[in-house]
Amino acid sequence: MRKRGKNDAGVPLEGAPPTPSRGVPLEGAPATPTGISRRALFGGALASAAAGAAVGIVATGVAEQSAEAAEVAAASPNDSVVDFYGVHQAGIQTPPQDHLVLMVFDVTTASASELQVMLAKWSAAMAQYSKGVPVGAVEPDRDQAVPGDTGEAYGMGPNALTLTLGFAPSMFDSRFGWAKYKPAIFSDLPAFASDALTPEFTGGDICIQACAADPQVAYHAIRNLARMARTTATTRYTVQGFGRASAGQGQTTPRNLMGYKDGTRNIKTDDELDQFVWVGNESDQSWMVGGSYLVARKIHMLIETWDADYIADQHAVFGRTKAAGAPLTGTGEFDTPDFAAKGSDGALVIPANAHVALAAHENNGGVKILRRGYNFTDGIDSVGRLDAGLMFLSYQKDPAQFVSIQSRLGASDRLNEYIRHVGSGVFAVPPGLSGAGDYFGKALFA
Ligand SMILES: C=CC1=C(C)c2cc3[nH]c(cc4nc(cc5[nH]c(cc1n2)c(C)c5CCC(=O)O)C(CCC(=O)O)=C4C)c(C)c3C=C
Ligand SMILES: [Fe+2]
Repeated sequence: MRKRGKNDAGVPLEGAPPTPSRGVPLEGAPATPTGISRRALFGGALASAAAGAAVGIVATGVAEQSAEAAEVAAASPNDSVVDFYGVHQAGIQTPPQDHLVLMVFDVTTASASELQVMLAKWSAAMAQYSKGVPVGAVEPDRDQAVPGDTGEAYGMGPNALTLTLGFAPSMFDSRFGWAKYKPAIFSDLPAFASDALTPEFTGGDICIQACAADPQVAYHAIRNLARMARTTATTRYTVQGFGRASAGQGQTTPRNLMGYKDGTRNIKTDDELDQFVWVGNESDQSWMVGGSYLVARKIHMLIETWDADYIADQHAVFGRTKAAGAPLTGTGEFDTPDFAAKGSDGALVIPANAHVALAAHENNGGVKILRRGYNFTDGIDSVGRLDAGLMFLSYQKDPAQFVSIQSRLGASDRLNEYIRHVGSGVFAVPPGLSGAGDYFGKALFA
């Protein structure tokens, strides 16, 4: 993460082709004053050129607003910028920001070229949102013009916004010619014991994880990306998360809604990221090298039941203490748990079915995952119970890492009495983009 210098504000995308357009021609906009007809934009043979042009069009819309953006930058209350371009996508290794908006889309078009243009537009727009720059005019010059940008994050600054995109296994069916690019290790997750999945929060084609220091900045980016795609993709579900329930490098450990420190033994070092998170040359699909796989599980907590449980049992459920977050065999949060230690009664101090005993790499063939979850609440349910839980997100170089841990947890985790997995998705998260002109999925349209 770096602090934005004023020079960064409003900088147009490098390599953007010149165009006489004014503003950003969002889908459904009344006119396309860009010199590119809709037919040309979506014609199969010209799809790559159109995708390239779409990147330029979005970029040009930004270039024309550079003065406005500089003004925005000067007033920015939070200057933190996370670089959008790089070897890996931002929002994975990035120390978790405080807020999440996750949106999962169903692609509605059957046209590969329309999909390609959407991904190109999204990629260019994401780069700009990451810098706190609106895409399209918030207040257009012409009275009859529809604002390109919805405006609710205007002047708020980038707030360390990261936007991370992934493709579900369904994208590799027969629709877009991507079947040959499907990684051998990539398919829908298997059913697990104790699953209570609902179609409402399961599946989908593409996900975008927006994380930021400010919830409105994250929401604005997602809202405008959805708007940009409205003739090509619809929203399947969205989850707003808060109080990051995971810790990254150098961060204090936050608490989940059960009151426990969550993220103490998360992956934190570059070595661990290389070993467990980033896809390497072992992949059968070169387009995934530098990428990762995201597992998203919407997990409801039975909060009223949990809140009625006595503290010794709560400790036994996790295998840790509540206030300090220490393993039951230690006193400090970062003490190494001793899963073999027995008390004077001869029983294991950390029960074998405690959450951490089942999930720990020591008891799980050495497998680790990067957890990046968030607390969420959806208010109350139909019978007046608190509707809240953990939007569990994990990144791993192979979905099998999650599967091996969840197989154990689903079968015998003591925590299962208090939680329900109601949503599920797995997404191939490509590597980061190299710079302006590059876009998500580019290699898959070859
Ligand atoms: C399949 C992976 C996991 C799911 C699903 C999961 C759900 C879940 N976890 C908590 C709370 C805590 N988890 C903790 C540790 C922990 N959890 C997983 C994996 C999943 N959790 C792992 C790999 C670990 C690390 C285990 C270890 O090495 O010791 C902890 C303890 C603190 C910590 O190390 O982070 C808590 C607390 C909830 C509430 C939850 C579902 C709602
Ligand atoms: Fe956990």
